[in-house]
Amino acid sequence: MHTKDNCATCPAHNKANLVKLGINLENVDFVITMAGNPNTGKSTVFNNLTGLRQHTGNWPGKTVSRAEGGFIFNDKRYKVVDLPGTYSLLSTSTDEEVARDFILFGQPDVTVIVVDATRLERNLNLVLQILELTDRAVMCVNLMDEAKRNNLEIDIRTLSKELGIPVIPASARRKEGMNELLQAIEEVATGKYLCRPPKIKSRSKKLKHAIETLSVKIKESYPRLQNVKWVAMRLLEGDNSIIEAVRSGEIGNLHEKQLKRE
Ligand SMILES: Nc1nc2c(ncn2[C@@H]2O[C@H](COP(=O)(O)OP(=O)(O)OP(=O)(O)O)[C@@H](O)[C@H]2O)c(=O)[nH]1
Ligand SMILES: [Mg+2]
Repeated sequence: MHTKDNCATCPAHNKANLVKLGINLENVDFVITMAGNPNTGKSTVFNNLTGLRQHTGNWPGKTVSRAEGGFIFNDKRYKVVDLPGTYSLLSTSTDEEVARDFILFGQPDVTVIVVDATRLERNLNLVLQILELTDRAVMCVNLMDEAKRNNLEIDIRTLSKELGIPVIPASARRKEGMNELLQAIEEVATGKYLCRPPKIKSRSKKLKHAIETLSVKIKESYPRLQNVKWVAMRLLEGDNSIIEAVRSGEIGNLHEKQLKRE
């Protein structure tokens, strides 16, 4: 027999707390985004949460521009932004730039990083790049069914401890793990879970000084720009797309463009 308390924590009860809103994006409380390498199941998760039908299929590069949808979970309204897959924030193909720009300048409340459980090591490169930028992220280890089929064991607890963020195993195609993912998103969005991702500490004094000096100058020209240190690093490395964006002033527009919240 179930007591009332048991009932409130069982998955069947919690499922009822998700209301898929499709393209209804009015008065949102939080903006979240689906980021990750190509073909990891981002759009499948997006569809599960919003009830929309973004194109999915078993080859990389299907999502080529931003898609937006909404849902309500535990009475809070969320906007979800589905992004094209990207291997790195340093990539420069057009669809990868769409992803990079939103992750960097869109100020999502939570970045959900969807990774492929069978290609975890390769996927962690982007995860660590994103964690250099934001303290509010959740990692969804998707395709767990495939991992199990291949007898891969994934130590979810240790991953979560080392990355300092919630890590949720899922099989999005079977709609498994979605409720746990929603709970984790809610905890990070509301500040109940404080993420503590590791930061690179090995930069030399000289490099730190150069980044600081350049950051001050960038901030003078673009006071509202986010992730100024990341931009400064790219300028120092000679990243052509960022140099051009700063030179032309496009970097300011990039930021404004991402911030439009319906
Ligand atoms: N076996 C298995 N397949 C999955 C799972 N989740 C998604 N897929 C499949 O993986 C393929 C890629 O899924 P998508 O949702 O299109 O992936 P994506 O990350 O949006 O891909 P891009 O937009 O191209 O970057 C599709 O064939 C999905 O049906 C899962 O949990 N298990
Ligand atoms: Mg997609």
